[in-house]
Amino acid sequence: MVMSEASPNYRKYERIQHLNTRTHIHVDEQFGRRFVRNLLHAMAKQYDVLFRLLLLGDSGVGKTCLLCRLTDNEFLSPHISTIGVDFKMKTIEVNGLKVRIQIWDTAGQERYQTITKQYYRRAQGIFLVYDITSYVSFQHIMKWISDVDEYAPRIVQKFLVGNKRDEELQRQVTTEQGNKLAQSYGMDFLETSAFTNYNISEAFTRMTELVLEASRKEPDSDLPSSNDELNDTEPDQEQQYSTCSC
Ligand SMILES: Nc1nc2c(ncn2[C@@H]2O[C@H](COP(=O)(O)OP(=O)(O)OP(=O)(O)O)[C@@H](O)[C@H]2O)c(=O)[nH]1
Repeated sequence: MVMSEASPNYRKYERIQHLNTRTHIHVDEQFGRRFVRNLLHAMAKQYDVLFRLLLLGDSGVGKTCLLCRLTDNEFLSPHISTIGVDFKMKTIEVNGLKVRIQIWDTAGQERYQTITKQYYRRAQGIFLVYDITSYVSFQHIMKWISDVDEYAPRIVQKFLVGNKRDEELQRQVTTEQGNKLAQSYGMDFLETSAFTNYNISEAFTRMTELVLEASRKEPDSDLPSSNDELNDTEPDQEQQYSTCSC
């Protein structure tokens, strides 16, 4: 059909075309937004459960290196002290469940302890790390445990880690001593090496199993669920520093 540009029908046709185009854009935008939202949701839901774990222990025992070995399979030699707290994420599969863990690396230095203690209360599992070449760091584990008992939730899972197992010649703490201390507090225990990647994934997997077991035993406790959203900046954005040296 040929239409004159002057005819009222032509103007109507033009208007319909215009509306159609706008409607398409509108529908496409809506579809796009819904698509992106669904995609993000699906991506966000690539796990069944979320956990928060914490690494505690004296400065220099290797907490940051343990974390970097787990998440990035990296080892960095110079000791760059963590300032305040830092965290990394990792998804692991345990007993057929995809578990997303947020792991907080805390500064071992005394001066940051007011900040780091604020992070204890939201943890489901806490690693107490000492250095097998430093008897002092092992003795300090008792002090770290009493802090955990004071500030962390009752149900928190504790796990003792003796790091730097590769430094056998410098060893000051025997495996037996580590085992005994762990037993006396009812904790699991592993010696690790961030340097040689020894027992790292084993420690995190075992800790995840312990948290899962605890959540099954006490389903009403303040343990994570798949609906629990992790806030990357908690507990207070202003008090968080990024320090991971790896
Ligand atoms: N030989 C050996 N050295 C390690 C190992 N893990 C860490 N180190 C070294 O120990 C030093 C301290 O490591 P970090 O991971 O920074 O220690 P940290 O506990 O995070 O220290 P703060 O952040 O000060 O609390 C670094 O020089 C590391 O290279 C290990 O398994 N074996």
